[in-house]
Amino acid sequence: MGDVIQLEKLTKTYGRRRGLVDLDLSVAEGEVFGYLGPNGAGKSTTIRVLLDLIRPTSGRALLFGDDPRRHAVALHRRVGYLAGDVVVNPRQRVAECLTFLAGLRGDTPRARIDELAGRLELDLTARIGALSKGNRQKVGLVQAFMHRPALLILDEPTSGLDPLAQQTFLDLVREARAAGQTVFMSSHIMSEVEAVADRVGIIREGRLVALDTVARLRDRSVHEFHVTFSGPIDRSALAALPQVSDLTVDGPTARFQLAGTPDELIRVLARHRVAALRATEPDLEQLFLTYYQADAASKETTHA
Ligand SMILES: Nc1ncnc2c1ncn2[C@@H]1O[C@H](COP(=O)(O)OP(=O)(O)OP(=O)(O)O)[C@@H](O)[C@H]1O
Repeated sequence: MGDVIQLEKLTKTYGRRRGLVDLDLSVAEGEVFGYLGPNGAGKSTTIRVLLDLIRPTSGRALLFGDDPRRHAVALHRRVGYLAGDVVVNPRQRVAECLTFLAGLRGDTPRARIDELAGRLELDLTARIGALSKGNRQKVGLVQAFMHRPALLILDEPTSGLDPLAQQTFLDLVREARAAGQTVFMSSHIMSEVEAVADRVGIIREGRLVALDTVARLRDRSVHEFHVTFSGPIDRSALAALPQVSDLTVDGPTARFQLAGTPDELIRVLARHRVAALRATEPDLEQLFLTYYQADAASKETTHA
């Protein structure tokens, strides 16, 4: 399977402001890719270059192996795009707006619009201008998904959605993947990306700082352990393990963080009687906060 998205040394500057720096990234056909980063990291800039809404300063972006500037009309039929800020005519009714957009795309039966609106609990008879932010976002989602495009590019897709609609959105992404569609979604919320993405890229200050599968990121992140011993605790043996940090002992229970594999820990524990052991799922949110905090720290240094 080929790459649906290819970014090669993509750089975008806004005057003296840095948007993106030397970004290399590819997304394979059929993949769900989560593009994470804090506000201002460069997520929307990447998406706007992909859709040829802005031009790169240097480097290039390819969609389906082609320059997005060429064959733009044909390309846009194969792409479903949800913008960060959904811009639609406020005087239109929802159904009118969606059937108009469906007409531009071709190949979208009215039943598909009804199905998506029903699942997202979107009132097709409402005037767009009277919709709440969350309901406007649903209009954006329906128009992105309705023609079953080969590639979905979604900028902060769950922004403003209630938890139920967020779940419906995740179901739509899973269905898209099952149908072989490719999904590129930006977010600053790890948990929603973790629920559906195959791979995740983290962008910070216009640079890609992490790129891996969700499974491997989870392996690399820290586990929290609670071990309750039947006999005395061998604190020094635990503290000596290079993978163990933040060790605290409270009565018969030792609490600590474990980075990497538990192999050496298990060897140490096997020398003692262990009454209970609990390891909590690695918290990817924490991993991301580490990157975000690095972002804040570097900003403080720059401003100092
Ligand atoms: N039109 C513009 N003119 C000047 N600077 C811009 C412009 N658009 C974006 N930037 C700057 O480029 C950087 C990246 O912005 P971008 O909107 O791509 O980030 P983002 O990751 O999408 O953030 P958010 O989650 O806040 O939308 C920011 O520093 C932003 O201020």
